[in-house]
Amino acid sequence: MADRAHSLAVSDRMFTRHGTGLFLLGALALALVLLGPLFLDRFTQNVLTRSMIYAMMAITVDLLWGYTGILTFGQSAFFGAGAYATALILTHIGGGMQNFALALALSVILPMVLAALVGWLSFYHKSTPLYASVISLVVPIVLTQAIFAGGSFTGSSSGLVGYPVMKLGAANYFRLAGVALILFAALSWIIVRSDAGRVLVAIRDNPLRAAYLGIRTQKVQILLMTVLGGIAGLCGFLYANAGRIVAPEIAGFGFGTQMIVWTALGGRASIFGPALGAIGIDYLGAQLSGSMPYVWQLIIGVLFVAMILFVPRGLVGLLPRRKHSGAAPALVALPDQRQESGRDALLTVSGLRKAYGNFVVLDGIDLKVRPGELISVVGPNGAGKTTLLRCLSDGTETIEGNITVVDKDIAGRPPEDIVALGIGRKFQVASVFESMTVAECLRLARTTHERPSLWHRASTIELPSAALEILALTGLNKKLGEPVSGLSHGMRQSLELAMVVAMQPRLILLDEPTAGLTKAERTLIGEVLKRLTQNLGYAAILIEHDIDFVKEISQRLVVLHQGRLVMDGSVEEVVNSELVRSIYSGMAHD
Ligand SMILES: Nc1ncnc2c1ncn2[C@@H]1O[C@H](COP(=O)(O)OP(=O)(O)OP(=O)(O)O)[C@@H](O)[C@H]1O
Repeated sequence: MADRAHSLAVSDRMFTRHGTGLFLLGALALALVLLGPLFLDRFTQNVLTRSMIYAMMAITVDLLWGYTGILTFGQSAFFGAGAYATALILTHIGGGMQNFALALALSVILPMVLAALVGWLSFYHKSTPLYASVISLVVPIVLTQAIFAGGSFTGSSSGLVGYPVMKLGAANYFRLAGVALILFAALSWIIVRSDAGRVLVAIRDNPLRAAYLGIRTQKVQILLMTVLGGIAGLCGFLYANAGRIVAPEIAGFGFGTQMIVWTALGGRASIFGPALGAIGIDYLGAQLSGSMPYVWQLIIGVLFVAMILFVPRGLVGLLPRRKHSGAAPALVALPDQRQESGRDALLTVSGLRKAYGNFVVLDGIDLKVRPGELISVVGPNGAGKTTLLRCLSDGTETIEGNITVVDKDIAGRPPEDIVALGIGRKFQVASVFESMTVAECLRLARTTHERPSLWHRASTIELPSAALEILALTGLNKKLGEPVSGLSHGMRQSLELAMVVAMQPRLILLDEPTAGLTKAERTLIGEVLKRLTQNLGYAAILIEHDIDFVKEISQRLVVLHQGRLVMDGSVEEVVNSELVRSIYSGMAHD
């Protein structure tokens, strides 16, 4: 309790420090947008109003692409849907408060529904990022064609113009767009720095690891897309009112691509970069495109290529790089919790068969794992060990036979659902989050236990003692604030192991967890695993090639050979078995 109170106090202080900077910046920007109309001519006000609306659109693209890794050309579709919903209502039903309110509501709801649909189509299980990007190209094309086909109803290629709009005047539209931009930028800035913002970056960095931490990546992506679709629609409402004209191009993928260019030039994953990129390019474009329409596009194109080649982080990349900020969070030990024991099997595998085309990798595997057991799977290279772990942790793998976890058939369940059943998996090649610090990775491993805040970053991380021991014995506890990209191979292995243990799964699947560690570190980690299983009732399946290590810590050994489970017995039985000797000596003769 005291720890939590302390953590909130520290976190509040950090939040206040960041908040003060943000507040000052916001106040300055607010003063500029409120006073701007006093010294800007009408043309400049109109252009900057549009630029600031575009800046909000660029931030939506940055949140999707820069932070979450969803390269989308389709934000224009949601913007166009919002703008056209507004223009159609005001053209065909007329102005007045009620109709403005109706237009406002529909300009948000319709794009949100469309975005939810696009998100659902784009992020089904095992869809690729390329597929999502292609969908994002198709949607604006379809929408633009629908507008063209709409005849006088949609204004076809001429668009809609001359409809009644909210009578605010150029100066107040400028102020409204400016205030909306400041609010949206500030909100986005707070969210991307929060723990929830780290979840977005986790999905960008390593969606597979995120899913295997139990994070429902597709749901997060669809939700984000839906919310940002609504915001794009709102921008469309503002645009249709301030500009008094809508044309099919605003819904097209050309405009969607322009937003990508603004974001890349300004600087991905920085919020302010894309906003300034949009304002700068749109404003300069308005000034210059009249006198040199084609050359201007050429300049932007060359600038884009040059930036991608020489300053991939965009304009913000020219600023001095900020070091990973602030004090690393404190680690707090959770009280040891015994997993419920009992005689029933946690995991039951019966008749498992897995084939890739005609190549049978696993055949006729039967296996039971009970609470408190540490089972090691041994066998020559290519015997099917990793494939077995993959089948146990991803129910969408095409297999024959049955796998049940605590009596629940895992067939059809994606990894995040299987995590919820209590299975944690450590991969053969350490799978962590490259752009994050050690502490951030650990925090993400606790996502399913502690809902990440949208507003702040917690200043403590609660971890089970076994995870703390792993961190301490490999020295990772002294590197909490350091980026993962600078860690050695062995350190990454230990970090991933600590992350999996931090999830407190009932059954831990470990694929060569100590590869890259020293003999002494291996022994110590072996002790931790032994304590976890024998004292605390966790179960573990371990793949290891170091037979001495395996002998020390395992209760049972399972031998896989050419996809078949050829032996399942005590360490003594297996190690002294003729069959096992012949398998390994046979391999030696290969
Ligand atoms: N996606 C795939 N498509 C086709 N074949 C595959 C695929 N994944 C694995 N295999 C094959 O299945 C066999 C078993 O692979 P697996 O990685 O499970 O073996 P392993 O026992 O873990 O080996 P190692 O000890 O070298 O890690 C290998 O012959 C491998 O080439």
